[in-house]
Amino acid sequence: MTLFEDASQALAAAIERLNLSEDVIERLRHPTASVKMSLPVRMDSGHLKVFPAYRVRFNTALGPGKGGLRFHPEVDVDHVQTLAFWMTFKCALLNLPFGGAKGGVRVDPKGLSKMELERLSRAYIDAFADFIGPNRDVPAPDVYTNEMIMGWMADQYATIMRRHVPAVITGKPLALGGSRHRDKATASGAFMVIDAFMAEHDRSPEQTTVAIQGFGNAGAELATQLYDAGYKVVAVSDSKGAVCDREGLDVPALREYKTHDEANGVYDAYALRDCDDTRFERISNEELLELDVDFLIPAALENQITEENADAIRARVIFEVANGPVTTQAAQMLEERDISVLPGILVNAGGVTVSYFEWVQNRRGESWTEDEVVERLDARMRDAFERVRDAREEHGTSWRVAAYLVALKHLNEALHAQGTREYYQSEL
Ligand SMILES: NC(=O)C1=CN([C@@H]2O[C@H](COP(=O)(O)OP(=O)(O)OC[C@H]3O[C@@H](n4cnc5c(N)ncnc54)[C@H](OP(=O)(O)O)[C@@H]3O)[C@@H](O)[C@H]2O)C=CC1
Ligand SMILES: O=C(O)CCC(=O)C(=O)O
Repeated sequence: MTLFEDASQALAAAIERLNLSEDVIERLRHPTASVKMSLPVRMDSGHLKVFPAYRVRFNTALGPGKGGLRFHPEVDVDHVQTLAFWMTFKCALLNLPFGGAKGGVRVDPKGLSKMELERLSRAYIDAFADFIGPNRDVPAPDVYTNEMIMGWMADQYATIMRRHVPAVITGKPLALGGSRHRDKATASGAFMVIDAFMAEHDRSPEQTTVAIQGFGNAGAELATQLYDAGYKVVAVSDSKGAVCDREGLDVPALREYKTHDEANGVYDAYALRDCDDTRFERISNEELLELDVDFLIPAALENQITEENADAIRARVIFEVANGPVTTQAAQMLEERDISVLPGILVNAGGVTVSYFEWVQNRRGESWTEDEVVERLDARMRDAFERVRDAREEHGTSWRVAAYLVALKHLNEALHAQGTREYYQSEL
């Protein structure tokens, strides 16, 4: 089964409970637009290399496409389309005036020098300049892209358009019109959901053990916020392996160790398992997922918990910070064992929500304080959590199906209001 087929199954469970028209159901089976380009990039050696690159808009009934851009060796059209599908429902759930989109380049960015990375980033914008735009499709960071890359891309777009267009990309450096707190937003949003969940359960952070897969923008910042709030973070991992201490890891020390050294390249050069500053056990990424913990937080890539390992999961609750780390079938198996899975379209929505704030600030020529951003984010995340919680109680479904129900109801209204759209409308 492809990633997209798996993701569509979660939507199907929500569709069954709503009286949607056949037209709407058919439209939600297909992306609005899907473009593949080849990016020729001059390597430092003088050789030319061509990288496949994608941008998919899944649905734009609620507004311009919105979603991150990933540099990863496993990027393909199925991945990007599925990520755009999730963005569609995430933006609908958070009531953002955006549709869902995603982009990616099939490349191992860790093998590139900083200059090669910059040329690749600018080449992406050269290729997709006609496809994106503040009212059309607005990229942002995702796995192995960051604020520096967004800055190069915003600059390349301005160069092509011969004017400043900051709202074309979010997650930019503050100096180029970025928003305060965008760098922490995915983690903060997840923390707010966890906090809202905790408020409804009789449990204190000090009694709660947590394992986190992925120690990048989302995972490392969330580990820090949980550690600061008193949670016992017992295991964290990166792409090379995991470290574990049942008494609780020294998260600030690990973060300090992991933080990249520009001299070593653009990406974090160090593997957590090589850190010898702290006392911990070295375990595999698979072992981390199967630890006996209260909260398991996959914050790396999709397809990590599948029907293969779902039976071995011992966590009490899973918060999906990554997009699609738990397959639909695995989520059903876990729910049958009373393991709740709070879905990524809710838990990781803090990133795109602050991206929306950045887009609004750019369009209004404003710059909000960090407190203002955090306060607005908190209000939206808690409101989304409560709407999903209420839908779950009303319909007696899982958290995942409840989140799709809420998002789908909103999207359905927009699709209906658009009327019949049988004509071909160029997305380019
Ligand atoms: N950034 C954002 O704003 C948002 C991100 N997300 C989602 O969160 C997830 C993480 O994104 P983000 O933190 O931005 O990405 P980053 O590139 O900042 O970090 C990715 C992290 O995952 C680790 N990793 C990579 N492969 C594996 C693996 N096979 N097993 C364990 N760890 C692995 C990396 O390890 P290493 O350091 O060794 O490379 C790194 O620590 C993705 O699913 C993304 O789509 C969702 C919403 C918003
Ligand atoms: O900030 C954004 O626009 C999108 C972030 C993203 O890619 C995601 O939520 O998966």
